[in-house]
Amino acid sequence: MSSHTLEVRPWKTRRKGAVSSFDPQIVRQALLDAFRKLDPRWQIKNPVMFVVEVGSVITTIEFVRLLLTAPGPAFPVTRLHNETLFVLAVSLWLWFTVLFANFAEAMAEGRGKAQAETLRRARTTTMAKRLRRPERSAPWEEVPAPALRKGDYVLVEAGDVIPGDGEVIEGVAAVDESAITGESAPVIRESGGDRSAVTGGTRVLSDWIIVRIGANPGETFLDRMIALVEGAQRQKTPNEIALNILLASLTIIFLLVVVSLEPFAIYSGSPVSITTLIALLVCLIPTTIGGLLSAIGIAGMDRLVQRNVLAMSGRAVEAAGDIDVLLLDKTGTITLGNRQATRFLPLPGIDEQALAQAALLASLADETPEGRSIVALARERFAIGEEVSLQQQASRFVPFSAMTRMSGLDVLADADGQAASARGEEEAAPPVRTIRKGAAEAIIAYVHEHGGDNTHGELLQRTVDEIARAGSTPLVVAETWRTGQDHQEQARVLGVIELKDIVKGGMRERFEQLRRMGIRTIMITGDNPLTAAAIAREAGVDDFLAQATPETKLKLIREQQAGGRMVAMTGDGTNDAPALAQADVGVAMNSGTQAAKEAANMIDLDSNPTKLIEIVEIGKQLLITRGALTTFSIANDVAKYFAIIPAAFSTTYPQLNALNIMGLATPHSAVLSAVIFNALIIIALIPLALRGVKYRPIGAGPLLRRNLLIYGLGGIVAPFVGIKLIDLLLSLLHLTL
Ligand SMILES: Nc1ncnc2c1ncn2[C@@H]1O[C@H](COP(=O)(O)OP(=O)(O)OP(=O)(O)O)[C@@H](O)[C@H]1O
Ligand SMILES: [K+]
Ligand SMILES: [Mg+2]
Repeated sequence: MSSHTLEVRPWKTRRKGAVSSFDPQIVRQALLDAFRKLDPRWQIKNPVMFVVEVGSVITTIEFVRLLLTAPGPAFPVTRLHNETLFVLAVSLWLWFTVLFANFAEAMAEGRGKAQAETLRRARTTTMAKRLRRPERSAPWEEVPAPALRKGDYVLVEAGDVIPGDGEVIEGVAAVDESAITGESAPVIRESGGDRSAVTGGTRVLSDWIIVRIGANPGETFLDRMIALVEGAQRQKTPNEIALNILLASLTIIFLLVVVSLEPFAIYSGSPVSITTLIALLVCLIPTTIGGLLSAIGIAGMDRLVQRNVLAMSGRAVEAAGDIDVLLLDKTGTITLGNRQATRFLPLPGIDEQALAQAALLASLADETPEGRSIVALARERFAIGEEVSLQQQASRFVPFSAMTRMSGLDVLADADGQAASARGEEEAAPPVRTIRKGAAEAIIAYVHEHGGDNTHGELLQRTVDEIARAGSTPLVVAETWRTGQDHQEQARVLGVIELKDIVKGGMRERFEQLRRMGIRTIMITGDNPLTAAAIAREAGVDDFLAQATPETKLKLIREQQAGGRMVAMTGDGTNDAPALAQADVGVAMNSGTQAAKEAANMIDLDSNPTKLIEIVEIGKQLLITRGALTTFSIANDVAKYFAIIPAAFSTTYPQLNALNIMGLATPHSAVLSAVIFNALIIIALIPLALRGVKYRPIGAGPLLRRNLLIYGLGGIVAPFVGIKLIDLLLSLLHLTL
């Protein structure tokens, strides 16, 4: 079965059927949520906005007090005392400030909540065919999917919905994963290899598979995805916590400053009203970034979801913004991962059919794509029928492992069927014949160990190198047997199998793009150096590491990290899992094994290794946006200082009037204009917080200068203009208080 056309996809950047952030439905819901989030138990998590809310409450109480103690009839409003109206206006705008910040956060959460709804619908309760034994022929009973537990075996046939997450242990099938990925093209899921993971809620389109359930109800991928897009599991990242501490400290400092101003004012005989003091405090504390910080983080996660990447933590998203090195697994990540046997190349004196037959025997129980393709090729080329099967011989399959780089078969009994185990011996007798296939070095070493010599060593090496140089993987086949009275062990190499793989399209351009972003790409593979070099050249990576074991992959990452570099790793195999866990950003292909997906902190639903470009861009965008808005927020204070201080203390210290460079109408109007600007700027910046500041690959230095110029200078200038305009508008409307 060829899955080539199914697995490669163009560099799709947006999730199909995605909802826009500014969908009227989302806006309506966010407005409601903004009020719901006024709950102080919620606000306390954000110290800056909590202070504003406390200010809103105090000014509201102050307004009511003035209303009750005011001389004469309180209504109509036009007759209200100037001071009362001023307090009402400030109080209202302080409430708006809190509501606007809540609205920003609710908007950021909105799209995820809408998506979670769609996903919930995908989680319909299906019926499962639970097998008694993990065999196709075993009897099965129908049970509801939620009744399945980890370790159960289910049969899923064409047309069935896969009832839970798990691993294919037998069979190959085309699966429609659109319920999860939004992508309608089917994907191949098969046992043994690195494409064995299936997700509950997806549908089998053809053939059948047996799945070992790997997650209990409530802990499935879909459950995790729903919690994730809903933001239910969102934890503050260390960076966010640090920034929050900074903002809280600034808040406390300004609180102390504002409070300590009052005794002086009282001393000089003209105390400043509590409302003005609160307005002053709110304007000086960093409400802009305080109000938008959490929205920026949520929006970053959401942007990843829109690109079909699930980040398990906000920390991983931030780390992605700082990546220096990207390690990629070769097979299945850079290549299509469907290594297919194409040729049998016997050594002199060996019949090609004998080689094919040995390779077939060594692969009958090998559930990897490589193993299956060898069986298929041998049967096809030499019309070897079902008569050659493992049932005829007492034998033991030796599965492939990344450590040994071999797989094969031990034949335990002679033709007369006198199996060692059948004789009831405790210690198993040595096998009468063994067949091994695997990496050249591993097999040559195996032959030596078992008393064979490398008769055609030179020719073998040439054949192996030739295959490798073309970017294919050579698998050497060898056998051992026993002869004579003393059962002397003999061993010899039979020949070579060529396994072909194809580099995914468009790789070179994408790696070039990563290079421009300052990221080095290194391919790591268990394959031999020649194959690795050929594929590395073709794909255009900067460097490669060949003959890697899970340990050396891990070691490479640790070395890079020790050198102060941030490392990202993409992979799909069980042997990639330790490395995925160690990397700062570990991206598992959704098509990959359960182990890889559990170890990684991101999963790419499109299984596209160069998705890291988007991931890095989103990470950088998140960091830049947060930096830019923090700069803007703090720069704002300068202008507010000039607007409020002279106005607030003009009666206390008439000399301060020299500072009234903005020429604002009245002290009340100055204070109110500053409060209004302070609230409106949050609303104005919501689109930027949600969309993010655009990232340009121009290097860290120029980028910082550019952003300081825009957001630093802009942050100083904008409030001067804004506050003056609001003040003019208030005068025009005769609202001068
Ligand atoms: N089914 C198999 N039976 C025997 N040998 C195998 C089998 N599959 C792979 N090998 C050999 O083991 C080597 C390492 O395996 P593999 O390529 O899967 O490692 P890896 O670390 O996952 O690298 P990659 O990045 O290529 O996935 C291969 O180059 C090949 O020589
Ligand atoms: K402020
Ligand atoms: Mg692999």
